[in-house]
Amino acid sequence: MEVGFLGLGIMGKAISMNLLRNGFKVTVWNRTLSKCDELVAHGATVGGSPAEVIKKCTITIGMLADPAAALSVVFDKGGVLEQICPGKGYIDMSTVDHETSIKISQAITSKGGHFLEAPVSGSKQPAETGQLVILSAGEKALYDEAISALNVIGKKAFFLGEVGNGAKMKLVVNMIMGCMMNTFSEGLVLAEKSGLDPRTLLDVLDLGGIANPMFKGKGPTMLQSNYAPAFPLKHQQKDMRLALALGDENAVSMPIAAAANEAFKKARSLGLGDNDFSAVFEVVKDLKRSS
Ligand SMILES: NC(=O)C1=CN([C@@H]2O[C@H](COP(=O)(O)OP(=O)(O)OC[C@H]3O[C@@H](n4cnc5c(N)ncnc54)[C@H](OP(=O)(O)O)[C@@H]3O)[C@@H](O)[C@H]2O)C=CC1
Ligand SMILES: O=CC(=O)O
Repeated sequence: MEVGFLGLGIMGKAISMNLLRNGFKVTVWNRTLSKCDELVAHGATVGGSPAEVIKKCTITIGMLADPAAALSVVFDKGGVLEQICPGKGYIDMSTVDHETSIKISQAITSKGGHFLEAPVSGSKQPAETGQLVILSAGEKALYDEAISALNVIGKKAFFLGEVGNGAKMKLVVNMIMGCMMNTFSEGLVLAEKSGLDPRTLLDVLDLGGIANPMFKGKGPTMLQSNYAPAFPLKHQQKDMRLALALGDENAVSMPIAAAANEAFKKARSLGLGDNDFSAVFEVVKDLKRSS
């Protein structure tokens, strides 16, 4: 199957490489075109614009930074809308809010095209190894048509019904993850300040009922102040902001998420936005230092 791919950031590059490794023909496009070179070296071809990729491929996947980027790639000059038509499908894997997803869906289906939102849970390494959790919603026929690619990209693909449900599910998951990262950071600081070895805390956590891959994977690197980005902090803050907006819309009080969002915003203001989201640890350490 020939698959188009728009957006070769941390996730898009890893997913495209995985598709190539698994025998898919892939045509890629990225705003910064030089990022296509590595994919070309592994057998991909390049489209000069999102529209060119759509024209060439029956199914095209987008993996863009945020709602503004996801909308730009569809609606701007040379965008998806210029070539989408009956028989062609667009799958947006970007993490966006449900309003953005619905807007894209309506534009694409009004031109006879097919749309699936499919944000993913899991980071750089699961993307490289095809172990993502796919939260799709929209046209079931496109989900069925794309299932061989989705099965390579993820370890499980959920189909959640109408467009918007995938976006909402992803935001709920990442709201929880962002809160956990803040609490985890506070725990590491508390352990150290109260005379405990935080490395022993990691061992204790890993053996108990709240053990999880995030604590296990990020804990040791956080203790070394190593924040090489797998999931950029600016994207986690975007997800907190969008989740809080979903809370507003549904009158759900989320004081813990609101506090976590403030910590991520503070981290961004300190220039940590392009670091891994675990760099929020620096903000938590600072707060405890000054209190
Ligand atoms: N990293 C992770 O662990 C995970 C990320 N996600 C989500 O996946 C999406 C991508 O994340 P990730 O790959 O980490 O992000 P990156 O920041 O690494 O990549 C962002 C991509 O979006 C493109 N882009 C940004 N703005 C525009 C624009 N205005 N027009 C066109 N293209 C644009 C970038 O192009 P350029 O190269 O030109 O800047 C790049 O290809 C985000 O929505 C994120 O929340 C979901 C699960 C895990
Ligand atoms: O969106 C980030 C992730 O790890 O999932």
